[in-house]
Amino acid sequence: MTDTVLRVAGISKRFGGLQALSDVGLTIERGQVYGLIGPNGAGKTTFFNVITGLYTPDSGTFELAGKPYTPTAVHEVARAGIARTFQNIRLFADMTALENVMVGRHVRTRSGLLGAMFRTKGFKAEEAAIAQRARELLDYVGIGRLADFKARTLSYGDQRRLEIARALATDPQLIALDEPAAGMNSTEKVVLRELIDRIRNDGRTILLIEHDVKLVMGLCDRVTVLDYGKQIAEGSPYDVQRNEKVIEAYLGHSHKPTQALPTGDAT
Ligand SMILES: Nc1ncnc2c1ncn2[C@@H]1O[C@H](COP(=O)(O)OP(=O)(O)OP(=O)(O)O)[C@@H](O)[C@H]1O
Repeated sequence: MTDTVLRVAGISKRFGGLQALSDVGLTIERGQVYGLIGPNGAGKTTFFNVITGLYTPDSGTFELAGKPYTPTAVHEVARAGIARTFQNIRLFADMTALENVMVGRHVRTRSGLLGAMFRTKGFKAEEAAIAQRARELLDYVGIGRLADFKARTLSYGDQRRLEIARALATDPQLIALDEPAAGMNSTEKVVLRELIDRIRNDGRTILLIEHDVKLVMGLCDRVTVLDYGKQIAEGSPYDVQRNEKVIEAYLGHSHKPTQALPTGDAT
């Protein structure tokens, strides 16, 4: 029996005269790493922004873990169970790594504002539990030693891992990673790949936008390819790499399958 985490269908989004997404749909099963690729301007980020409530779609249906959801507000989507990272890292630069992860965890807390203001017993116990969980997550992504450093002082690769820890802190049904390898060197990419693999092996479900096609092909169970807002292919990495439309989209003309797609330098 399959266990579907995300099912979206018929998503369209227009910006003025530009059709950024046309009738896009995909289904992600629990435990999959699902890749979304396509040339620059294909609509990948727009798709992420639509499913996470940053953009209102013109049409589309959305279902998370079998329940319909309406992606109208970012915090509602986070509460429903989708956590994301951003192409341009969005951390609280002057907060510590630990505090950044704790912020993510607050999506799931109960004490609320009054508890925080009056520092009730329940609030203090909850804060201690949140801090403990945040430390575990920092260890999990490999930056536990940096817990008390301000986010702005972390290296680029470590900031990206911190974003992933913060996303995991919300206990998401689906974690959406927007170009996690951007700006990483090849060593950092290897570490990232191991981390994504570990997250999957621990039962999480991941949606990934990534320009490094080699990384995508090595990691993903399924891949969707967008071009000019249209879904031109969906399938296993093996099939997608050999799809004529995909080869056209990337290279502008036919090529041998083995040379089909640009490869990054991840191993
Ligand atoms: N807020 C916006 N207003 C107007 N046009 C937009 C907006 N956001 C995206 N677009 C346009 O929609 C199209 C798809 O952009 P999008 O950023 O989704 O592509 P992408 O596949 O993520 O590209 P890249 O790989 O370069 O990040 C582009 O032509 C872009 O200029």
